[in-house]
Amino acid sequence: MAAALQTLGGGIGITLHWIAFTPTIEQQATEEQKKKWLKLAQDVAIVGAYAQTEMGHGTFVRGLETTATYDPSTQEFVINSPTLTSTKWWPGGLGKTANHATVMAQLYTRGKCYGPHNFMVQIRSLENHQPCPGVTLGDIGPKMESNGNDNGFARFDHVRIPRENMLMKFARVEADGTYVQPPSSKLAYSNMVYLRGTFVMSAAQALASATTIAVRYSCVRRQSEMKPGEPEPQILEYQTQQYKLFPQLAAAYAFWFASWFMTQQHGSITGSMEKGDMSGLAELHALSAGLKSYTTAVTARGIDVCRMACGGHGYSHASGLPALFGGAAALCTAEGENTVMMLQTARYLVKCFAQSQAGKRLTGTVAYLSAVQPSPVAGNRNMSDLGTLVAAFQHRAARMVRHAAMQMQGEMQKGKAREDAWNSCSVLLIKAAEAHVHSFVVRNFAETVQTVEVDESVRAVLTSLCQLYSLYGITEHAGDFLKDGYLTGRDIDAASSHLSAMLARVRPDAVALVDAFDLHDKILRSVLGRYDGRVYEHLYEWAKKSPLNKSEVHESYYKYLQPFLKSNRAKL
Ligand SMILES: CCCCCCCCC/C=C/C(=O)SCCNC(=O)CCNC(=O)[C@H](O)C(C)(C)COP(=O)(O)OP(=O)(O)OC[C@H]1O[C@@H](n2cnc3c(N)ncnc32)[C@H](O)[C@@H]1OP(=O)(O)O
Ligand SMILES: Cc1cc2nc3c(=O)[nH]c(=O)nc-3n(C[C@H](O)[C@H](O)[C@H](O)COP(=O)(O)OP(=O)(O)OC[C@H]3O[C@@H](n4cnc5c(N)ncnc54)[C@H](O)[C@@H]3O)c2cc1C
Repeated sequence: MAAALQTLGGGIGITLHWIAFTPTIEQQATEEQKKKWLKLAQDVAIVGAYAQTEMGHGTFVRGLETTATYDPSTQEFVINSPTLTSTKWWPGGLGKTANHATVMAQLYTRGKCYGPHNFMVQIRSLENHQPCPGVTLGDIGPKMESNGNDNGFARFDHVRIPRENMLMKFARVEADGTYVQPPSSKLAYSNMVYLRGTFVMSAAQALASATTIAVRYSCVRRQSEMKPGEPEPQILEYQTQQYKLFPQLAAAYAFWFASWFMTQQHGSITGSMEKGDMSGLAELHALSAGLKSYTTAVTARGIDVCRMACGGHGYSHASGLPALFGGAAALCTAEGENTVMMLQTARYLVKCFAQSQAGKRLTGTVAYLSAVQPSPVAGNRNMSDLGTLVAAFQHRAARMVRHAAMQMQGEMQKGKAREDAWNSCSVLLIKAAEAHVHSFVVRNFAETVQTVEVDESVRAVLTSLCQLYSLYGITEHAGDFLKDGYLTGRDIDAASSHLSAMLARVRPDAVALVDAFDLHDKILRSVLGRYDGRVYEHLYEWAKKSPLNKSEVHESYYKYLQPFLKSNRAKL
């Protein structure tokens, strides 16, 4: 997936075949259907796209307009794009690469709509790759990044597919058109939950790549005078450079560990769901939505901090950082736009808060909501103790969830409908959900560094990194911690001075910490981040390959500059 965040070459891309199309078959097809399509997909004997988003709808899946109408006389579904805005728009590989697609469409049978379901549709001939009859395909045009990948559009003009092409693991339509309900209507969304979970690792890898590039370059680059007359120092010796890069490095580790938890959670909850126990689905959805939203947003911002920390060369494509940023920016929108996803987490938190108010003991990632004391307990805290830091983040999140939920209850008591009260508190709700996810990442980081099986010297370094990540979060969001007096000004000052100490403590291990990501130069694709550190020679070689250097005097001189200069000189 890290490679996917770099631009793919050649105008085709089968990233989505692997991360969306094939998993959809795995998760939504019956055993019978898997026998038909899964091996073909795994062997890339067919290439698929995940065609859900339309020109007019991406977030609101229930608003999708593509229809799949069951015709019992032929036992077929008729797939149709009734409007311009129902055109499938954005799916990776859909325009030029894929010959199959799982198409999310509103299912109609016996005149009734049963909502969005997935259907397998062949879109191109396996002989000559021409679009199938009734299917119109194309690429949606240049994007911010990853223009090597075709993101496409598709329109369906009453395309007929066999009944068996409805992915029927959860819901079914019988030959006579009878609709059989799934255990939960949200199981049709399960592949989105899976994919959001994988985005946490994609974010970790992207931030790991960016910090590898920026830390290594910051050891090669020497600039300015720290002391008059002394040699120019490595820019990583400046505290400001450490303050820019080390919190991003710590976040990369934090997100890497969070993705381990996400993968483990996804496996165990979907395992239970296979046995019919749906109880974990809501928590899995809330966690994957919140973690995806939080980690991709922090990663995109963090990559740009790394880019700026590399000066002009960071802005060059030679650094690899603009491409990484473009890829990470895509993760903030794709697979559920970040705002909408964080609101889904907020919805779950408000529900859990109400349950805890009614006396229910909460478990899982929200257990702290019922355990945390509402009243602040001010006092001299040991701000370098991980337990203290975790408790501070949980207190902050619990307070903000309570505040947002009570605000919403207040609005409803004033007579507002629930939906209006929700909307008028949604900024508070988003901030509370972000605080919740942040507290989960800190707790999980702390638990991982205390339990992971490593040499004690490595544990010491990881512990410093966890302290750095937590102290940075507290100083960056100091107001949230000061608001109810849970932390005092003195605590925040202590956090700041501990943070400075952590920057100095992490410095000697910084290169080892990025080397530990073990990202090959071929994955980094960065002149600045080269393992051998030979930046300047390779920067010059890279520049010489620029297309503009194919000729000494560019053709534009003769076309535009020469006549322009001539006419200006003639006026002198
Ligand atoms: C450079 C390289 C480039 C790198 C690029 C990398 C590749 C990019 C690949 C990208 C692929 C894509 O984008 S594929 C397309 C991705 N699209 C999306 O993700 C669409 C996002 N939208 C949605 O998922 C939905 O519309 C959502 C926002 C959740 C709203 O759904 P609904 O309206 O049906 O549900 P709501 O009314 O909000 O909530 C009703 C209840 O359902 C629950 N619920 C909602 N979704 C649920 C779910 N998935 N699983 C369980 N439960 C769920 C809620 O918690 C509520 O529970 P209660 O509170 O108990 O009632
Ligand atoms: C690189 C890339 C790859 C993609 N690949 C695929 C793919 O393979 N398959 C596929 O099906 N799709 C794909 N998509 C599409 C992607 O899933 C959608 O772009 C995404 O779901 C957002 O939907 P939208 O674009 O319609 O934006 P909208 O949903 O229109 O959102 C626009 C703005 O409105 C806000 N908004 C919307 N609803 C709410 C709400 N309820 N509350 C508050 N604010 C709201 C959003 O926060 C956002 O800021 C891809 C997109 C990108 C960028």
